[in-house]
Amino acid sequence: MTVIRTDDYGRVARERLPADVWDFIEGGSGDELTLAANAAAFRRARLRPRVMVDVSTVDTTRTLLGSRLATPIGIAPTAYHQLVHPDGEVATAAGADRAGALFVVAMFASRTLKDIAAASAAPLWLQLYWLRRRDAIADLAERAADAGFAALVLTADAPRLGRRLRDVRNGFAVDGRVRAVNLDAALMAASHDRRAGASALAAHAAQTFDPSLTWADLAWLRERSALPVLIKGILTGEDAAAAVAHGAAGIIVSNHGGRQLDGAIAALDALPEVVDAVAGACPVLFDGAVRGGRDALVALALGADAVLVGRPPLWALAAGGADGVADLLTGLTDELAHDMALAGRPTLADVDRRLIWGHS
Ligand SMILES: Cc1cc2nc3c(=O)[nH]c(=O)nc-3n(C[C@H](O)[C@H](O)[C@H](O)COP(=O)(O)O)c2cc1C
Ligand SMILES: CCCCC(=O)C(=O)O
Repeated sequence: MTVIRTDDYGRVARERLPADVWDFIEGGSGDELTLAANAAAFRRARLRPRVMVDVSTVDTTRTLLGSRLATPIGIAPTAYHQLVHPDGEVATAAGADRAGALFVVAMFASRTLKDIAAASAAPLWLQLYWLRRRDAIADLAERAADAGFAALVLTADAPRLGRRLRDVRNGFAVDGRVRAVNLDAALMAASHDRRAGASALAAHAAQTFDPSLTWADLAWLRERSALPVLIKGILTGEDAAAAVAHGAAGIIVSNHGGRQLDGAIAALDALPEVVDAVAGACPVLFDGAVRGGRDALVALALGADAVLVGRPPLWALAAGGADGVADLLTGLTDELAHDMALAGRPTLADVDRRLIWGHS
């Protein structure tokens, strides 16, 4: 198949991956209402292009928390990249590096932070779940700083794992050869424990995630790490304001790709109220169903400083390793630049709400 757009990587990946791994990646929770809503929200958006604007050069560069990026499109944290490619996150990092893109590495990465960092000169951030084992969080935050990671991302929408029925039906467990190598094996054992009619990941999360996480705990993390801490999984203006009040360095508007609370609003529908509540106090990033340059343009116009893609890099990694990831990100960035030109917005500073019909 000729790969000319993001979805093509998905078709190739689906052919290559075991069915239960594909379902783990693609699936949402419950009836997958939120998963569908994320995509539907982008299909509804309509643009107000301007004409007679000099678009002979289009600039997609973006500075985020002091790091200069070639593109405002980065990689969202997703666990266990070795499930789809033997080089795992090292290949993902090499691909992001070639595209000059941000890569948010998951706490449950299957390659060491050091090896990942060695593969990329582009900014890397580390995502954290709030574990009952606080020592493991603090230790990981320290190793991230030592490895040159530029920020931490605390995922706030997972006091327990969403009920992902595909994983339950498949009795999904992480292949024992693929390990979350940045955490001790004992802490991760349940993720590999395959049982019919149950998700090993849900069982693992029930054991190890600390559901008592509140804003007071953000102070604990901030005291232990000099790295800026962003909060991922915010969908309301109230929580965005609280995040700013508690010293978050940034916010990621996200419903976890429809994998946590099913029935939660589409991430795109939450974006304007979060942007209004933050009022420029910190960067606002966005993820959920960005599949093309037009989607990125819409989220940027509604106030996101950058967008992240979750499933597409896994597809691209499965389809083509580091080259696949690099091609995906440069392809998305080319599409964004193309649409910026046709919309009469040659720089990201020109991309604002007036671009979106009904929001101007
Ligand atoms: C297979 C998979 C694994 C994920 N693992 C994590 C994770 O470990 N930590 C996290 O914060 N989010 C995780 N997410 C959520 C993503 O960071 C992101 O919010 C979501 O995938 C964005 O939506 P998209 O896939 O539609 O682009 C995961 C998503 C998928 C699909
Ligand atoms: C135990 C969580 C694994 C990552 C994942 O699937 C997600 O966050 O969506």
